[in-house]
Amino acid sequence: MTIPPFPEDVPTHPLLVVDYQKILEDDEAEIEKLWQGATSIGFWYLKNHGADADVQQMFNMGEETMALPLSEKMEFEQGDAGVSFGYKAFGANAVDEHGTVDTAEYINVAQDDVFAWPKIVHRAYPRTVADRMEGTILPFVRRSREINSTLLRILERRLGLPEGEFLKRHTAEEHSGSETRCIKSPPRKPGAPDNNVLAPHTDFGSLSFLHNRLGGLQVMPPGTETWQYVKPIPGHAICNLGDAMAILSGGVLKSNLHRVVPPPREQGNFTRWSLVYFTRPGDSVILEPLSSMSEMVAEAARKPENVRFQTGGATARDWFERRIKNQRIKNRKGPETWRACRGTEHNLAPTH
Ligand SMILES: O=C(O)CCC(=O)C(=O)O
Ligand SMILES: [Fe+2]
Repeated sequence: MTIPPFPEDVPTHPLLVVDYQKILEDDEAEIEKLWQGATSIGFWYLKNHGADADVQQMFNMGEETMALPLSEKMEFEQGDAGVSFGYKAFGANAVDEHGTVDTAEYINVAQDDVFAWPKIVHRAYPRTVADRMEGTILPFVRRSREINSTLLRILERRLGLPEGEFLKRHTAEEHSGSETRCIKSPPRKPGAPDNNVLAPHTDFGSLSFLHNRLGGLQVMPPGTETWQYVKPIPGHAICNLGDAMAILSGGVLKSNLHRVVPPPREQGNFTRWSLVYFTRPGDSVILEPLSSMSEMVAEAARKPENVRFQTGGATARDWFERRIKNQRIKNRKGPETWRACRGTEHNLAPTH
């Protein structure tokens, strides 16, 4: 199937391209580019990451899973109690304070379950996931985790933090919200409203490694109120930082607002697939600026615009559960439920 090219005439936000092989070689210019991307918008492209074959296998897993009968997928439903792992049906989450619903379905598989397989840590999964746990999901999660850890180590160093402070907050031994997600959204329906596919949000955790083919992802660049597309480029993953990194760094690292809308123009006639691996902190990690460990973090955290990174000592687990639970449409009581699912989004008054 050939998909139409991403259109040239829609507002698009360019991102820096970071070459992962050069990062591995400790190339100073490349590290500087990563730092620029991480501290300007918190999004960058990553090329030469070596994950494309694993990514294709993961998309196959996603297709097999979404093709299961809805009743079977619903046996593995996630969300209402604030646990992310499992299946999310179309329309299960709010995308705004009015209670408009999302138009994507996805499957989330916990890293803890992948690493412990066949032992269950959090929950069981549909047979299409179980069948590919060792051959497909484990290699993808291992590789993605390795890439994200490498990038986080570099950011830690540039922040002036003691070596290992980020990695000890993301060990494989402690249970965490780290997971992989495969997302499907259907072609645009003629006459149907162009609702958001996924709500405007900042990512909940530390670093996301994203793969998509069709457009639809949009960012609201810092200091603006306008949405711009991020153009998918073949062979280029999209990396973005989440709330935990913005908080721990006192706002030096950016967790930028983004959303998914139906793909632009003719691309909207096709089913959209995307795949993410999310690195998230261990459950017990306290989300507060690491001011006592880095002068750069301390200085940033003192700035008035960075007060939203003071959480009052929330753990990663609290933060994550609160955001998952309050985006569920079944848990909605009113606009306050929407506000309660928010993170560090720049266009919000703080809610905590
Ligand atoms: O599908 C995409 O391109 C982005 C997905 C995303 O932002 C998410 O799952 O957090
Ligand atoms: Fe996201």
